[in-house]
Amino acid sequence: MDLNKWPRQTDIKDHDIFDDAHFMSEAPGVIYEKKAVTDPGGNPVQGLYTAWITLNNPAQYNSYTTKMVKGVIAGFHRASMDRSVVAVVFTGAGDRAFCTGGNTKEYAEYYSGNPSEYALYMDLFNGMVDGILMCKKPVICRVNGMRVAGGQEIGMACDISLASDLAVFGQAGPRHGSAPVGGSTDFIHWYLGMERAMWNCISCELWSAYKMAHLGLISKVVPVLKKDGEFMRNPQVITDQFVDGGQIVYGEFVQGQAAAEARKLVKECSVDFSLLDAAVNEVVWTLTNLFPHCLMMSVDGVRAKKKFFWDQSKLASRHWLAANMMSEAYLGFNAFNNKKLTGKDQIDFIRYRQLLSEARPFDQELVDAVMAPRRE
Ligand SMILES: CC(C)(COP(=O)(O)OP(=O)(O)OC[C@H]1O[C@@H](n2cnc3c(N)ncnc32)[C@H](O)[C@@H]1OP(=O)(O)O)[C@@H](O)C(=O)NCCC(=O)NCCSC(=O)C1=CCCCC1=O
Repeated sequence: MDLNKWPRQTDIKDHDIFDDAHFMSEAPGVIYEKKAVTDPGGNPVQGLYTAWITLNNPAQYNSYTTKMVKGVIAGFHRASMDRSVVAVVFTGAGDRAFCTGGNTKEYAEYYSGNPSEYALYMDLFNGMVDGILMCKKPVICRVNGMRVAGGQEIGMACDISLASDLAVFGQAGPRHGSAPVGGSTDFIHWYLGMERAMWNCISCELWSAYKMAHLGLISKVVPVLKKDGEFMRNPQVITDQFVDGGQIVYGEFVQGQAAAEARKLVKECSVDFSLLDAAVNEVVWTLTNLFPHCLMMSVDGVRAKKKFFWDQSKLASRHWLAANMMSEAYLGFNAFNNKKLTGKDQIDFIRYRQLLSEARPFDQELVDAVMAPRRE
């Protein structure tokens, strides 16, 4: 094929839409960085990169503010359009959390009681999940800690997850006034099967990284705690036994006195993510040594199953979530956000159900009856 037979433009076009305004090093914000792909010997490969998109809001467990959602959209678009990027690494700052979802302070203080504004926010949120699912590079979720609520949703939108063994996974919405319909209810059954998906979504239990690796939610879990210079598996989780009394105990949390001792031990350790980063590099190196277009066709073929349900439900969910800001989200997020003022981070669920069973309308009297009062 002689491409020079007819006139051709020779400039290289830039397909990125967003400028750097959406990225920043100050928290809360999103950091976008390119890091050289390295071979197994640790040598940088010239001209090939991973794009690191980091949720940087560690004081609030890397919950995403509205501004940060825009940063994630911009980051995934930039990485998608950058020819030199092999894969995206999506992670959080610090060692506590990958992300615990939407920023509950914004939810309580701005969006609750304002459904029209939350509808606009949800358009951005949906754009963030679409941005991950549409990214034309494989997306690795580097789970550096808790992946909870909306954090679990954007994490499951990723293609491969590799986790620190301090990470826990689960939902928070039904406890704090929302429903995990920002992706979780569309994705999670593919990973866990319907029965476990249901319980994980509704119970708000947080499950360990070892349990989730065993159940198939994530590809790999690595130790990050170091004591006296040696890596040690998270002592808060059972990893040295599979069955006890006929029950699978691998990946469950240790209980009672053992849990207290484990917590004490963790405090004596330092955290070192070098094994997690090595695991990320190993996946990136495998991806680098594949045909890029055949790779992306394969990725999109698998993603299509997640997208199928997400695309069916995302618009209806946007409308429901907006309306919900007038009722249960108002209660739940204000309860969580004002926990230091009231001493309680949840509403009185029993009283709320009792009032609903009496067909009481959602008015100030009901709100005051179920929310803990301000402490003197
Ligand atoms: C279970 C928790 C994630 C962790 O609990 P714990 O380990 O006890 O830590 P905390 O003391 O609660 O948290 C430490 C500090 O971080 C702040 N924090 C944590 N999460 C958030 C958040 N999401 N937004 C803002 N700030 C957060 C917390 O207030 C503490 O601050 P402090 O000043 O007191 O030190 C627990 O933290 C928890 O349940 N968090 C809330 C999770 C949540 O409800 N997320 C939002 C869910 S809804 C959502 O994400 C949605 C996404 C799109 C679709 C619709 C939707 O609802």
